[in-house]
Amino acid sequence: MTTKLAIVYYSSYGTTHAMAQRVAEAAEKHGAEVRLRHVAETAPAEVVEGQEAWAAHRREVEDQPVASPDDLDWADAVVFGSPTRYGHVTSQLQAFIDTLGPLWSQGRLADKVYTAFTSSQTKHGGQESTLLAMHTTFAHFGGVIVPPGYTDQLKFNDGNPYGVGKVTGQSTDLDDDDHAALDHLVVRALTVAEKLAA
Ligand SMILES: Cc1cc2nc3c(=O)[nH]c(=O)nc-3n(C[C@H](O)[C@H](O)[C@H](O)COP(=O)(O)O)c2cc1C
Repeated sequence: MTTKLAIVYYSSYGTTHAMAQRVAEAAEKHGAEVRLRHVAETAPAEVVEGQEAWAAHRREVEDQPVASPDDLDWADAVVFGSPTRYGHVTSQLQAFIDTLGPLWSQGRLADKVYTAFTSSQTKHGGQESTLLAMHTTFAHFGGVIVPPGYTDQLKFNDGNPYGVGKVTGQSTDLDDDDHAALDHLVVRALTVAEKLAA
């Protein structure tokens, strides 16, 4: 059976978008059927247009599919991605999560595999609290939360057992450690989903 994976993410400036794309590539390489979906922008247009990098990213994704609750209903495994905002999940991803009440009330978000990634500018800027906030949501879904832990030696490079976190600093480009951690995150989630389905 082919595992169905939904990657649902938000990105203002493109870092989390690049992470989501890498997760999608790794999942497809592993053999999964993938839906890569960004959530709708909720910030006022004048705020977005006021920052060229933000506006440029909106133009980049405007033709790409927007997440809907059906994407989670469809999926066997789900990856959420959100930049860290004041140590927390973005309001854009949270707004999408808040549309999931009907599925939640029918128990249709339960028994799927869930995992998460984030990006922040600084090393101690709240990646863990952002990832754990997403885990809290997964718990409410009745999801099977699959953190990476230190289940591979490569996790000692990125040092984040809760998910994957990119520290951008001055460079938003993903490096080899980021790629390795993202590949490991999604392959592990898919492997657990395959075991659950067996
Ligand atoms: C409103 C706002 C709040 C932010 N809060 C944090 C924060 O708490 N800690 C941190 O390290 N970076 C913070 N950042 C920086 C972003 O997390 C960082 O630039 C992230 O990589 C952006 O992801 P994106 O390129 O996908 O939009 C914040 C940025 C904005 C615009």
